[in-house]
Amino acid sequence: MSKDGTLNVPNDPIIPFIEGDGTGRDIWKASVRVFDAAVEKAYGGKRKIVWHEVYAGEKAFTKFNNWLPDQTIEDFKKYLVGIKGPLTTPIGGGIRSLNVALRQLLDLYVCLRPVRWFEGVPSPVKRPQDVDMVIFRENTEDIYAGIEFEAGTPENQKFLSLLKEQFPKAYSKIRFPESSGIGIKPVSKEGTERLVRASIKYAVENKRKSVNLVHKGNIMKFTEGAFRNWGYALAEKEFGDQVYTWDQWERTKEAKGEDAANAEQKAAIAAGKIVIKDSIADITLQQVLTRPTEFDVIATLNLNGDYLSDALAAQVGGIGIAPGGNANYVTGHAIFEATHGTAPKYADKDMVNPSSVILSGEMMFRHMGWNEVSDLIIKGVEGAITAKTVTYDFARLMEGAKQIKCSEFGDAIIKHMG
Ligand SMILES: NC(=O)C1=CN([C@@H]2O[C@H](COP(=O)(O)OP(=O)(O)OC[C@H]3O[C@@H](n4cnc5c(N)ncnc54)[C@H](OP(=O)(O)O)[C@@H]3O)[C@@H](O)[C@H]2O)C=CC1
Ligand SMILES: O=C(O)CCC(=O)C(=O)O
Ligand SMILES: [Mg+2]
Repeated sequence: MSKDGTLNVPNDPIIPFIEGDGTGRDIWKASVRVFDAAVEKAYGGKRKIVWHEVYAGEKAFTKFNNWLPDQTIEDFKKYLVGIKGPLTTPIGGGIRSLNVALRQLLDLYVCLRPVRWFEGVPSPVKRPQDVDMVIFRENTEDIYAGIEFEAGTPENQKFLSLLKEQFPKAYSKIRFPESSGIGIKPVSKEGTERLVRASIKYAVENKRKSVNLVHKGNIMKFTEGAFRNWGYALAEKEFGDQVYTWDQWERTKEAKGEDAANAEQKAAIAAGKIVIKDSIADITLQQVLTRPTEFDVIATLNLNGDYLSDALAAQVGGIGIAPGGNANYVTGHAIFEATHGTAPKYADKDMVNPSSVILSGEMMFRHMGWNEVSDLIIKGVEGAITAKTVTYDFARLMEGAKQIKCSEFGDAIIKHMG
């Protein structure tokens, strides 16, 4: 990466990829053909991706008896930018999420999930075109840090004894201490600041209207509430002349009354400033549905972001068309991946929608500065949807659509690149 934060990309970059478990196998086959076709069409052979398979999940376990070989991490570190399919996480016991492990090992602190509607995609809401949000989900902290003590284990008992001795008041709040599993939720100032900084920078660069800090700070005051407070403070400290915060509005209201605060905000918006606001997570889940135009960029903690990204995807056609990327904006490391999981019931049926991985690839090419490739991918996806040749998830909700296979949807995208 160069000093100004842009990537130096050769004409034949090596890109590590993980095919993924379950439906990942079918999806990857369709996706890689779309990527190669778009690169060929954009650059006529002058540029080419050298795909380099790295292993994680079931394939890695079968091959190397190791769910996440060190070599995989080394290769993602070495080649900087990669892409992956979904990986299975057994619920309870066994291995903790490989997806989360990859993000933490590479310190990919932003999980970026844009949510936009493509013309013609079936949606359960009346105006899916109003949904144009970009989620910045903190990716390394919160309960995903994985500090948990299983009920009944010696570790759990040791932890509870410590709590009982050192923090008796806190301990007394645990309703059934003898049988409680315990989880710890770390949220730091640094972790919050780097995430919020990335979200505001994105909003400034892409001329967005607002950044909404979504939290549950009314209940979790020193984690989610602190996220809100640190977020506002960072916005004012580092982006003072480019933003107007609801914290500022509150201060003006206190000092000069509500009309003055409203006038100040109106003037700031008219001057092109980005409004930094906040909302509590539960009502946010209702309002993204009922008032989508009021939401633009969203910066939130790990678990809220996980819930929000699947919920929001539903409004624009579902999890089959929900891309994402995990990135560290300082080191330049990034791994792009779909929002969905391995959908095991559809594995190896050549049936599911490959759009989430394909659009994650679209984000990857843009991250690399290969915008011509990204534009062709978007054109192809739009064309395939407009022609109503779609996979089962869209076909079951679209009138007059022809249901095609996962691989055939890849072909349709390539055909519609023109
Ligand atoms: N980043 C990652 O790798 C992630 C991994 N996971 C893991 O995946 C596994 C399965 O998780 P699960 O909770 O079932 O969630 P999934 O996202 O795998 O699947 C849930 C449902 O979403 C729909 N869906 C998923 N992918 C597609 C697609 N490509 N095209 C169309 N529809 C799709 C299907 O709906 P329908 O039945 O209506 O057709 C499916 O039954 C778990 O082990 C989980 O931990 C989960 C999320 C992310
Ligand atoms: O790792 C997993 O199994 C789940 C991850 C997930 O749901 C997500 O990142 O959205
Ligand atoms: Mg999720």
